[in-house]
Amino acid sequence: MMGDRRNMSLDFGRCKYAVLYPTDSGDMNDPRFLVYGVASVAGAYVLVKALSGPKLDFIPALGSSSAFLSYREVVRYLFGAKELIQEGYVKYPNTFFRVPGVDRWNVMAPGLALMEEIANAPENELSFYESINEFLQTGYTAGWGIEKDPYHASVVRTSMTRNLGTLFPEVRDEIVAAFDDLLPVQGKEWLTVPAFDTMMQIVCRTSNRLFVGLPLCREPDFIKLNVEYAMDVIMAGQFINMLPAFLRPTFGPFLSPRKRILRRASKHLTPVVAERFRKEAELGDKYTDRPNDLITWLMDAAEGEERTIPALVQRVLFVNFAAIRTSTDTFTHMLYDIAAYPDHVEPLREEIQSVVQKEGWTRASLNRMYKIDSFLSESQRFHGIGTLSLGRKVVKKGGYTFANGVTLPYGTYIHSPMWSVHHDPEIYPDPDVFDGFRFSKLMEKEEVGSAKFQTITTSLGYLPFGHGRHACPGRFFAAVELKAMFAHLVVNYDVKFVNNGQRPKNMYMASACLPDSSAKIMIRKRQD
Ligand code: HEM
Repeated sequence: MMGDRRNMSLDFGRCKYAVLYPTDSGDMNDPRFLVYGVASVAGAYVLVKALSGPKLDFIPALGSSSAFLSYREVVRYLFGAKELIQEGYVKYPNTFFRVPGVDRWNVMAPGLALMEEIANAPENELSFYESINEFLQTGYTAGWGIEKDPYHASVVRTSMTRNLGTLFPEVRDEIVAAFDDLLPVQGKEWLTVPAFDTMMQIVCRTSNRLFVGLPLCREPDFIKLNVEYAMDVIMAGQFINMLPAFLRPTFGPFLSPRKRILRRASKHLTPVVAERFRKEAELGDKYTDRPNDLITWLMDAAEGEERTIPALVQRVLFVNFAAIRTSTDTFTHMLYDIAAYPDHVEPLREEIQSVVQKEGWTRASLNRMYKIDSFLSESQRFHGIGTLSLGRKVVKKGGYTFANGVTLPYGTYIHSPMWSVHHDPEIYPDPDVFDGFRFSKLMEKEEVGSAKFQTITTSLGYLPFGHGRHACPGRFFAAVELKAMFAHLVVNYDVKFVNNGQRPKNMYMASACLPDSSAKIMIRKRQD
């Protein structure tokens, strides 16, 4: 459990990204020492890295353009990226600007034209993989095989998405069972539970029903290790990134949770994968009752060294990582939003009940719950799981020249200011008002159920899943899972904040927007 935020615990073991709140004490435990320490290290880093990084003096900088003097903006970026980037978005609506991260300049590309170019640029010119692999230090945190051959992305895009209709009854079954197990509400009693941790368990179980099936998806240690891995990879990546490149091969493996988690995961997964290889060898084409799950889809697509037991175990872990944290953050935001905006509950219940009465719980019926879809889209628009999207690194030798004539040098990191786009009044009227039915109203205007306004449809104005070449391939599954969970929650439970309080504040940490992971929520069986 994450401690009180005022106690300054960074809780790195569980990587909960606690925020720094100075207290009034004057001793060495005073958190201000840590804040100043972080600021000094950050400043030194910017100085060293910016001097050795690509020359970007021609791009306007927020704050000082001097690497050293920009440390104030580094701290602002670390703890208030949203406001900092919004400043740039207003000042430079259609041209590049840069903000200092801890160890590099990040170039922001606002405006539809620039974002469109980024979303569609070839991988060998503006690289998604180089950007994400450096951020996560994938080689150390998930293995070099994943970095070299990210074939799981096409497995998720194709086999997983194709099977969502067939496997929906299983997903739904797991949702019902997980809610029953983790939220043992009785009669009229309110139950108080830690919101984030509980939702993470439910997401992890539901996702793994599709990934590895029963009984493993309910095995407590398997759930626990996947949750831990999902939390630890990003933090380990950040620590490894702080090391100079020459120290990474020595210290990277120690800082990474990979081997420890892989050992634990192997205990559960190795016998399962080994049995499938055995049957495949024994029965060949007659092995027709292969389980329809992620393990099988990966086995079908993997080649060479990737088609071995340890590599497949690692791959299942990595897909879990990609799925769990993103979906849990999103679902926790939705949970807080429904408690914060209870006027949405009745219209949502009416929609769910009318669809389910006619068609039951199927993927097709879920597709007709437009208000549920809209609520998910609005929650992602309003909060999102980050302030930035479309992260890319310029990998074209000689730099990448945009249609506006600006050439960004090799090695430049680019992003689009997602939060600012999602709160731009030119794109979304009254952007600071949460309207869970914003998107379903647009659908009604155009054509009921219009795909244009559904959560799985990415666009330059709607970026939670990215856009273009690398748009999240897991979004079709994520949307099914999150909508099915949310519909189940709304139709069966009442929720409210403890002491009828306010929505817990989001935590902005560098480019991440995290729902408060320490807050509790009260829940009871729906009372009519
Ligand atoms: C609400 C939940 C999710 C969110 C918000 C999300 C968001 C994203 C984003 C922003 C990207 C990068 C897109 C870009 O830069 O253009 C991405 C990529 C990716 N996501 Fe998701 N994701 C979610 C759920 C999932 C799930 C459930 C899976 C797997 C089952 C998944 C698998 C992936 C993979 C494999 C990539 C890399 C794509 C590639 O290699 O081209 N994601 N996701």
